[in-house]
Amino acid sequence: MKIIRDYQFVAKKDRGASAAIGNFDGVHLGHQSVIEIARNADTNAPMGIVTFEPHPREFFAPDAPPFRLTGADTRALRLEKLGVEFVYELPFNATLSSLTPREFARDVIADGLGLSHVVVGADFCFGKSRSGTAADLRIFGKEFGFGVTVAPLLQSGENQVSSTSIRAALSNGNPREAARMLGHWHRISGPVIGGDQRGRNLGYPTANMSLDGLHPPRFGVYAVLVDVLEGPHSGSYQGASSIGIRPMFGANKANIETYIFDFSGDLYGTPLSIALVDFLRPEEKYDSLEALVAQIEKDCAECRAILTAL
Ligand SMILES: Cc1cc2nc3c(=O)[nH]c(=O)nc-3n(C[C@H](O)[C@H](O)[C@H](O)COP(=O)(O)O)c2cc1C
Ligand SMILES: Nc1ncnc2c1ncn2[C@@H]1O[C@H](COP(=O)(O)OP(=O)(O)O)[C@@H](O)[C@H]1O
Repeated sequence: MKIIRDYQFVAKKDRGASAAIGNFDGVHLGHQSVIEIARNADTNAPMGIVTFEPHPREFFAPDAPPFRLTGADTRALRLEKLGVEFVYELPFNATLSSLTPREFARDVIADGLGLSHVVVGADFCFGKSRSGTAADLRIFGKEFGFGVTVAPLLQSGENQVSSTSIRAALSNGNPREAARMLGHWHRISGPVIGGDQRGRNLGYPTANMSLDGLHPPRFGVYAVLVDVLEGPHSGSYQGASSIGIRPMFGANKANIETYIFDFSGDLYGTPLSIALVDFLRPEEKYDSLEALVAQIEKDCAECRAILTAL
């Protein structure tokens, strides 16, 4: 898979894809169906996606609370697994955001990327002030010579599959419901960072990771699957994660801390991917460290039972 971060001066061999356009936050089942349609729309063309970085909402409201399900790297990994050949990750900036819908169709889709076909969801809006609709895109496709498919929005039971409903499921401590809409476990990925070096003394060393820029799931303890993505300990493990501010130890910046079962070794700086499977309980402030450790022991037994039953 090739990631291309501009729409100007794109090499001929990297043009001409059949591509789905969108933010693809989470790469959920709706996104996957749109990508599948792009794959089948022009089988002579390589398959691609057009997306934006930062997310347009991050560009317009940089100080709003973080909401993303996936950062750009995790999104790219997911897209690669789906067999996407070209990711056009366009910088979302003042220039791109001020293109009119017609300019976007002409300068980005047709002249810039030379796309043979584009696929968008029925609620797609594009161009300055989100003034272009999927129907407009069809008209521009005829004018500038690219095919357009408008894909219906995928339902999950009563609800439409959307990044918003997945965020709500995670805020409610319901990672299984999120996973049903995602088509995969919700994962938090990133390098292991240093903490207060307290975990090892409690008998439960934890690999700590930042939640910066990401939608925070409900704070509390989760049964998790752990992938160590690089280095001598690469592989898949099970564990228990605590997400939140650690009220036992004062007011801290929220993060995710994971005790990995049947593991010992140095993970500092190593990229991990943590899949949230089940929410066990909220974070608590216990009367003593002994009480916290006793609870962590119970949590781990519960997590092992849940994960063994998967
Ligand atoms: C399974 C599990 C449950 C935890 N539950 C709580 C909790 O209820 N309250 C809390 O303040 N911290 C909780 N923690 C977080 C510990 O406080 C944290 O791992 C410890 O402070 C070590 O921090 P360090 O990695 O910065 O050294 C939990 C950790 C684990 C692994
Ligand atoms: N079973 C384990 N689960 C998680 N981390 C482990 C484990 N065994 C060893 N480690 C290592 O120990 C570190 C965590 O120890 P800890 O005392 O909690 O320090 P910190 O406060 O820096 O997180 C991890 O970052 C990792 O390198």
